[in-house]
Amino acid sequence: MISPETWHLNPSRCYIKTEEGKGRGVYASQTIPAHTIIELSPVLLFTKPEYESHGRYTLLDHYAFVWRDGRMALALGLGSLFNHSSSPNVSYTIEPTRDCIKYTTARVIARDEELCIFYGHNLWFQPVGTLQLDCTHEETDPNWGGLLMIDDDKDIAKEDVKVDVWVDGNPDDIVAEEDLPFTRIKLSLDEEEEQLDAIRTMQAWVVDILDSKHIAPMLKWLKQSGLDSPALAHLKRIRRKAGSTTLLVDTSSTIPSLPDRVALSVPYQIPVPCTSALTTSSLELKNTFWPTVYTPRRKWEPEKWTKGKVRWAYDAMRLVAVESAKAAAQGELPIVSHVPQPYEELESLPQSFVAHDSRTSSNHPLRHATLNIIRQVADYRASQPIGSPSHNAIPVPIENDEPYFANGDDSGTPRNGAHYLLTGQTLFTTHEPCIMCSMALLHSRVKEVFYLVPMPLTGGCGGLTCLPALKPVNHRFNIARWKIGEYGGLSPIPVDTSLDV
Ligand SMILES: C[S@@+](CC[C@H](N)C(=O)[O-])C[C@H]1O[C@@H](n2cnc3c(N)ncnc32)[C@H](O)[C@@H]1O
Repeated sequence: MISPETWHLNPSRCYIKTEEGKGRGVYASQTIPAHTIIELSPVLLFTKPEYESHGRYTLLDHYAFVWRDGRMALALGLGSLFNHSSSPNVSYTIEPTRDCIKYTTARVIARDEELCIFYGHNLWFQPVGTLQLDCTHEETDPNWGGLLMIDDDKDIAKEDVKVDVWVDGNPDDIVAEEDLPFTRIKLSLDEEEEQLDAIRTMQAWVVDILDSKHIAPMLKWLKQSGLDSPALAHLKRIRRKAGSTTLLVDTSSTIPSLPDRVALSVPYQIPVPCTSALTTSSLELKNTFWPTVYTPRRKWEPEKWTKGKVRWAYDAMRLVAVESAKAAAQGELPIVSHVPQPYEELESLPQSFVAHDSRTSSNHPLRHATLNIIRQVADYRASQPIGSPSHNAIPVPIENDEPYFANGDDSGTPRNGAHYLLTGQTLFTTHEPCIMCSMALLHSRVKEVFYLVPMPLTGGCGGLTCLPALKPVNHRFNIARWKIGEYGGLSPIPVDTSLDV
């Protein structure tokens, strides 16, 4: 019920109400669908000198917008009464030809819900309901404002974007680095392999085999006990040195239990390299820790991308943008992650996955889109027939030809290969994954991550830190930032960033 002081002031039947701590605000008197234009506010424009010498010293300064050409604009109608929210339900764009500002709902609005816009991050007041200095919250990231800005309307308008470089022609043609619609984030890892003190190591359990006739049975035991894991595939299992033979067992934190009736020393821990050797010189250095596998292809050398693969990635990124708008319309944060079926080796993931961020609807702080998608893939893999390429348990053949699954327990129940969920897969996401999600991606063994919006305050893929570039981690993944606009082929951010409220 609308009280006498809450008038309907515009065709969308929005009304003004006063709330303690915020003053007047704009409210919906009825349900409003997503993407509805609720207000077209004409503006009063002040020249820069006029504003600098007068306006900025008055109350006007709490209301004026920076216009395209540097003039200051005061929105008339309801335009000056929208309050601020860090998760706004209204977006706005400048209409320079009509000297007005257009306000549009970003999602479905409930009756009597307040309509809020996003003012920016440098607020001059303490927003109602927020804690002072809440700098750790993800929403304080300066690019959070980009959340509502991913638009799918114009994204493949060819005349606006230079996508023809990879849209047309032979899908096997290589695309030049400068024509790729993304920028790769360099992990700068090659150099660290070349100096002894830069070699990344981890603690591993080893045991001396005291009788050489026990070498073959011990290797077999290793397989059967599931310790022959891909995580140690870059290391040789046996080291022969000064007449003694040593077996690499595992990297667990607890002392491994070894078979009885085999002549072995007590297990002990030593540092072993985290990755294979990329050059002969690093091989020599790494071998001083433990015999290491030589993989002469420089792992971090950028992979060549074909036109076909760029189109595949473009389709994936476009889906992310479209889903982001859908998520916003449903009232979620517009953060979306997507793992498509891979461009090659289709059998490694027979279907694609999309996950929205669901922190809002679930009222659960950990339901980030990336964690949600990893979980989706995990559930899918666990539901697949054991032994199929889409199940992640690692089959190891044993004597009676029944596969044994390297599941780390001996219960006989094969377990989902929790650490290998995204091996060889590519993740596309709206926002640079936070540190928590980046670590989950690292555990999942993802191959590469593409994101649209960098998150300098919270990102774990180059924003605040770059997890796959940290020394102690035992998996690397490639990271690339999709170019929004021109080359990326995805539409530019539609909310006008010159509206520096
Ligand atoms: C453009 S005006 C919005 C209309 C204003 N509430 C009024 O009564 O005129 C901006 C001012 O509204 C207040 N405001 C806007 N959003 C707010 C929020 N989330 N919490 C507290 N105050 C807010 C601040 O005082 C700010 O200077």
